Amino acid sequence: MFPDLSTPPAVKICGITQEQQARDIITLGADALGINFWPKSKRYLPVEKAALWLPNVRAETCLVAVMVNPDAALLDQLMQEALVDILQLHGDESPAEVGRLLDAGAHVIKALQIRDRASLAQIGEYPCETVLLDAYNPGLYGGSGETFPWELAVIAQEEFPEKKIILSGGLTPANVRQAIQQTHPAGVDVASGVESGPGIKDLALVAEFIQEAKLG
Ligand SMILES: O=C(O)c1ccccc1NCC(=O)[C@H](O)[C@H](O)COP(=O)(O)O
Repeated sequence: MFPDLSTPPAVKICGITQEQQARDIITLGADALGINFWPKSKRYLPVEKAALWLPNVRAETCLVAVMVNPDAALLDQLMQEALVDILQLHGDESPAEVGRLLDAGAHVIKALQIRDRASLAQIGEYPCETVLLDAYNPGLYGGSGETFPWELAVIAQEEFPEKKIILSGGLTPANVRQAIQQTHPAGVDVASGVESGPGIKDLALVAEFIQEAKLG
């Protein structure tokens, strides 16, 4: 299921590692769930484990594979077994690689770590409709909990009105409503801000995050 990005903001909760938490978070109203297939992430879930339960929840929500420079075997498995709805790429994937995945029929979100205004130019280089703007952290590919400078999201939307922008980076129940009011994104995405431990979501925080986002 692909989230409705025309009635923003869609809410994506990232770094889900357990089927029951996935079910609970769907019930709380999340529009999309992110499963992290990057082995170095503290939210990593091996695809063999995820494949045991993703088909059980896929009809209920939009499932997003979060990856960093994925190899062909992982991409083939995800696409052939139709385990997820969207591929979200956080690594050094080139515009051409993204184009090839689109040509193969995949829905792709390119995640971009935005350092400054000049680095917004990357948005226009990628052929996918949706980009995720994340905090700049050269040591990590995502999930740092560091806040993205919201003013750059506003400029990004002005410069690339044809793109759908998902805002991420350091969002929490306490700041997501203000972030939405300031930036009007198509979606918001959170990992650290609703966690009780690595890969374990605090359902009270998730509920509060979704409620605040929907009020935004
Ligand atoms: O969450 C991770 O550990 C991660 C690692 C490597 C690449 C991407 C990762 N997460 C992707 C996400 O979509 C996060 O939700 C996004 O980066 C925001 O994270 P946070 O600032 O912790 O809310």
